[in-house]
Amino acid sequence: MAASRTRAQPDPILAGRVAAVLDAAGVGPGSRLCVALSGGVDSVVTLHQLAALRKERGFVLRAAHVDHGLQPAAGDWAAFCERLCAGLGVEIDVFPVTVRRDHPDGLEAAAREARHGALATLTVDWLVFGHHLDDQAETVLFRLLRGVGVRGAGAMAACEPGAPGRLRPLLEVRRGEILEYARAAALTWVEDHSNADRRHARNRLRHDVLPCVEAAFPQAAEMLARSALNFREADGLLDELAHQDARACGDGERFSLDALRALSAPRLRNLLRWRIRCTGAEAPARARLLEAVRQLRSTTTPSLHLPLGQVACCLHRGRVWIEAMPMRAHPRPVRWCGEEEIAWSDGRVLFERRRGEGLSAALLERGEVVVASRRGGLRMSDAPGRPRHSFKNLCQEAGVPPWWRDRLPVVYVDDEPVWIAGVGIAAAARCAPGERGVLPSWWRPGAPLRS
Ligand SMILES: Nc1ncnc2c1ncn2[C@@H]1O[C@H](COP(=O)(O)OP(=O)(O)OP(=O)(O)O)[C@@H](O)[C@H]1O
Repeated sequence: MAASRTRAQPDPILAGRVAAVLDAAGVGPGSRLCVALSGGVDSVVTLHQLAALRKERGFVLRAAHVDHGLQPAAGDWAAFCERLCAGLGVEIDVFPVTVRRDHPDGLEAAAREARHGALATLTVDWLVFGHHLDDQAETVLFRLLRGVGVRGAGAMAACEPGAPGRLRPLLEVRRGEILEYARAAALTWVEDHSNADRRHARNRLRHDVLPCVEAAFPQAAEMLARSALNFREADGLLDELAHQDARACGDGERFSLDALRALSAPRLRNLLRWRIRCTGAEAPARARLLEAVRQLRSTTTPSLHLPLGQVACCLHRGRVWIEAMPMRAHPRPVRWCGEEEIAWSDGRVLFERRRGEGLSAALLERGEVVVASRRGGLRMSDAPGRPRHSFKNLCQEAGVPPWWRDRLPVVYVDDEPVWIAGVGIAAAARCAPGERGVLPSWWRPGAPLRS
């Protein structure tokens, strides 16, 4: 490894491509950019290019290296990145991470997850990656060979807005061009020898499959990258359609079953996929989604709870929505001592102070207040003069879906139920107009329940 050049030199062709991506992202004075610096040639060239442009454009540039600690040379890479950045006058953060060895998708996926987790903690506007056109072509082919849909085949975007957003300024540049530039500019970088390991399917694709394809189709990489752009465009249109359908079938989050049934099956699947993505969950397996849509279209039962990976598609009384899965089993009872909120299952119970609303604060202050799951034989009267009803009846009346019932938080005062999430407040515990009150509510991902 030779000493790195310390002055960044712009290259007109590369610089033009990088500038186009910065323009598309609206990078200007004061924008905060951080290069995800592995120490490999791609991210080293990315860093050099940006270092050369930062003065003229006025953005703030820094770098971050994630030390996966997986290879004996990992510490050397971090040291190399630190020296490189010092030479360029760029601040760098090095993140040592612990990579899960038991990740279901393998060590590479675990490393990626740990890396992205560490990079996501940076307070910047844009994370900048060194992905190039050959990476894009490989990603498209790799994903198509795994049977992805339009979204997956869209692979990576040069500019992905977000918090932070992601930029890939070299996405239209061939690997060979990057190497050529790096050599001509006498840059130094580290080689990751695991990239040559043919035990990884991705590396076999890179070293064995793509060269054969390119021998027969010389423009294969460019064409695969172009297909990615077409797929991305189609994916954008599918999102627009889902958005329109979401508004036409409900309030954007909860939909009418009848309206959903008027959609074709592929269109309904598109809507559910979009909605699942909005919750931040991963796309479900196709077979599960097909089955969920089949059941939604044909069911005669009032309630359905259809697991779709990290989320479930729920039907209750003609309304359909997506909510987080799995709901954790109910925890042990929790004593309430006036806190504004307490953790409950996979959400929390909030206690808001209100005047003339909610539970009587005086009553709560007099007794022992406990938040617990429903106890056997629970009965409560939710309106003055009404007899006490069983928990099941109260839930049915309030439209609480059956799969929530065992996990609903219930507030007890001296063992008497006074509030059931989603059902309401016991008539005898309600605060009078003008009196100090406490209004509980239960929040869990996708399902806020006020009394
Ligand atoms: N250890 C690291 N620290 C910081 N950035 C890294 C590291 N490894 C990779 N990167 C960034 O990710 C880019 C792509 O790296 P690589 O091709 O090895 O990963 P990938 O797994 O294919 O990509 P991705 O992480 O986006 O799925 C690099 O050019 C670099 O910007």
